[in-house]
Amino acid sequence: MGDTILIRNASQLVTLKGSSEAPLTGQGMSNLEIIENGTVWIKDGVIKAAGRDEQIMADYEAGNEAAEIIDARGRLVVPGLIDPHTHLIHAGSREEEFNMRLSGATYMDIMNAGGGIHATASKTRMASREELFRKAFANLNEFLLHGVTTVEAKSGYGMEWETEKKQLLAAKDLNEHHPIDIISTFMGAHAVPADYKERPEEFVDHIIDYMLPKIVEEGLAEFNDVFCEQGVFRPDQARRILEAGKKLGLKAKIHADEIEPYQGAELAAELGAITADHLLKATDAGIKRMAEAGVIGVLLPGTAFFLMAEFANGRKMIDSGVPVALSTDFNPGSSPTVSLPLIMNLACLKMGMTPAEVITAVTINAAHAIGRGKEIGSIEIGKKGDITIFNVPNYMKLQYSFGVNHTHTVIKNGRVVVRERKLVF
Ligand SMILES: O=C(O)CC1=NCN=C1
Ligand SMILES: [Zn+2]
Repeated sequence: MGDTILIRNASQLVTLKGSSEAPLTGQGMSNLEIIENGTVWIKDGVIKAAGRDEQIMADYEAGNEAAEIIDARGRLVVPGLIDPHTHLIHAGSREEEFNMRLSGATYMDIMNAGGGIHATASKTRMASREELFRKAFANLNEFLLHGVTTVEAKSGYGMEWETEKKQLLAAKDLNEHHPIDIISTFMGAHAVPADYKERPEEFVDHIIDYMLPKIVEEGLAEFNDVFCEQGVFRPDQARRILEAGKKLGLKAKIHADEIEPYQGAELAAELGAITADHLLKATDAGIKRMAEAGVIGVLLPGTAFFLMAEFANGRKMIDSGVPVALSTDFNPGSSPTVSLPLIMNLACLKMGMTPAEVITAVTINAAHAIGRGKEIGSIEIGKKGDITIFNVPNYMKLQYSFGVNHTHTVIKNGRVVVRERKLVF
């Protein structure tokens, strides 16, 4: 087909118009700017117009360009979904640890015994760049089939330079060869590797003095992330690493208050991090500080579900003025799922979010969480032609009818990449 697509007569066309400057907060997270019987006109990969069908078609028919027409009658049309927090690039899997946790072992018990992140790291160190690429490519196909058109991908399964670099190069390769856009984050501070176990401060220094400058020199990542957690990196160590990254131009992200309350939210606010992620154990003071500093809270209910832990209080965060985004946290240890639609349902049932807020959290707020609020995350003139069509008539049914993948058709950069639930790229 040519370079013009018309997606016509959507029962609900969710545009989120007017949200490109800053993430939506509070009541704003419910303003989806829906057009009933809406039509989107995409030309050369970019959104040219969006509005009521008769209005768009009058303009379109005044010209004489051929177009592929996609009939969206009875279907929901939203901006392509965005997953702002994944550990996509990794080798192996950890189902045996799942069994251990079902028998009572905790995530940290397993990690402290040399499993967990360390288990994945040893497999990732042995895997080639091509093997990492192939495994992640297959998982990106599944993300696409679930309506996701952009993902963030972290390193962090090396905790030594060669493997950290190898993961980020694999992410670059995927960005070039898969339709999904990949946004890269360096996470050398995912855990303290065994050979630095007795001298963790030296590992922190190694990240700051050696790895971070090379990340920037070689253009391997836009963000710098730290697992700030009891038994992993203390807040003072996380501060050193994130401040060093900021000095080099890397925006800060932080795995905060995931397992124990550890002042991660407060640190994110202090540093002006773009996001604080997890927040299952964030304090009221930390949430308040995040709202004041405009830090986006990226919530990962799949991890709480899989770790059999309490869920982050999304309701309180939204009511406190924190902009909230959602993510799968796709990784082999604490959230081995690519189903962002399941995350959306959990956000309603377990974190007190409304179906409307959830749509905002997986589109424009997720876009802002990876610094792409002006390019993606809403259906507005000039933005990328990234669109997901769901086989439900309205956005509420998407979260209501759970455990089913309702994705029907996906368009990435103005090209159909999933047609009636099948990959077509
Ligand atoms: O366990 C993993 O592989 C990923 C993870 N990092 C911090 N929490 C979970
Ligand atoms: Zn994570």
